[in-house]
Amino acid sequence: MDGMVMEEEDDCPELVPIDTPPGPPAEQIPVTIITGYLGAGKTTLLNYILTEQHKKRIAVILNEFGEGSALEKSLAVSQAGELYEEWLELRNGCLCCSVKDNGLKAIENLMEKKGKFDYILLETTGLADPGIVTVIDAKYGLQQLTEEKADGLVNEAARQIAVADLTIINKTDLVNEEELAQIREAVRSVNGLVKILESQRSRVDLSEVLDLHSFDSKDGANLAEKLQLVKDTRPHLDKSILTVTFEVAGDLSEDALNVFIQDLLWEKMFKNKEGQPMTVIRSKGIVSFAGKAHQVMLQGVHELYDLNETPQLWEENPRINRLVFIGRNLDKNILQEQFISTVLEQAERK
Ligand SMILES: Nc1nc2c(ncn2[C@@H]2O[C@H](COP(=O)(O)OP(=O)(O)OP(=O)(O)O)[C@@H](O)[C@H]2O)c(=O)[nH]1
Ligand SMILES: [Zn+2]
Repeated sequence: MDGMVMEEEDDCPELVPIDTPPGPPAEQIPVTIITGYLGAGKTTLLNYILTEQHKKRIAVILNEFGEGSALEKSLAVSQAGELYEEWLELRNGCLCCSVKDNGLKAIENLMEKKGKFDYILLETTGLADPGIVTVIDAKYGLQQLTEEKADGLVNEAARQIAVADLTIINKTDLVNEEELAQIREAVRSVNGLVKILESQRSRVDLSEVLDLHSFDSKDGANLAEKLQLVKDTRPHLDKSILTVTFEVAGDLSEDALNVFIQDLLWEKMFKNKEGQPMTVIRSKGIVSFAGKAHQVMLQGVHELYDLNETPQLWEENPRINRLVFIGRNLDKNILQEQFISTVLEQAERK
């Protein structure tokens, strides 16, 4: 990703042009965001990472006001003045700080202060950003997912699962096999693509958490394999969030694809059969552009998206575009028909 934008709930974020500084590109450091409902085990996971020997240099940022309202947050910030508190160096190569509010600013300060890290971990909510881990409470997760929200609002727990690259169902000690199977099924029904781990005290294989590479175009081959396994999901608990996926053979027009994605993500132009606008929370895909030998990867979180060429050469013939959208009011057939009629190169359309 070449830009990050803060976002409040479902408001459309302001898109800000990114000025690229002169000189060689700065080395990119993977950022993993740990999110999840109140008390699910995010801090437990961060503490586990801070104490476990992993031989990686990691910066951890704890957001004290992660779940508060924007108003509460700004009050807290203006009262405290300082953006972040003290830095704590830990023996296993971790550096830890406590953020008052703006996570992105903290990352910038961190880069200036300490230079190079292998990873940055951030506990927060509401950021549109690479590499998202969602911790779910095995005991209360189902209840949180079924909570009815006022008209038009997406259930927060469902939204956190929809955006995740990895979910950790934590506190498995508190449930029996049957309850565990129920929450697993509920998570899968929201997000047909996400990896699901189970844990007690958030103790998971850290290589799974630290090496997500979800927005890394080097990982194109891996995503292409994953996309082939994705299945459509049926709305289950939160009545509207679900995953749709489709495959279309042929080459795409790059311009037409941008128009399609922007109509979908920004203009909310597509409606389902009931006339409700489709809202996409997460998009992923591997697509083929005419004349390009390499696969191109689509990654999107809410209204932000990127199209990046991957090192992966096309081997299939014909080339198969694979797309996955997670969101609400999605109608697979309408999306797929629109895609075929507007994005596929003329010669392919029949
Ligand atoms: N029984 C049980 N309790 C757990 C487990 N993991 C964490 N807890 C407890 O759950 C509580 C909340 O854990 P935290 O790690 O603070 O959760 P959090 O997501 O950071 O919470 P907030 O920051 O308040 O949203 C603590 O009392 C933990 O000790 C687990 O696997 N089993
Ligand atoms: Zn916490």
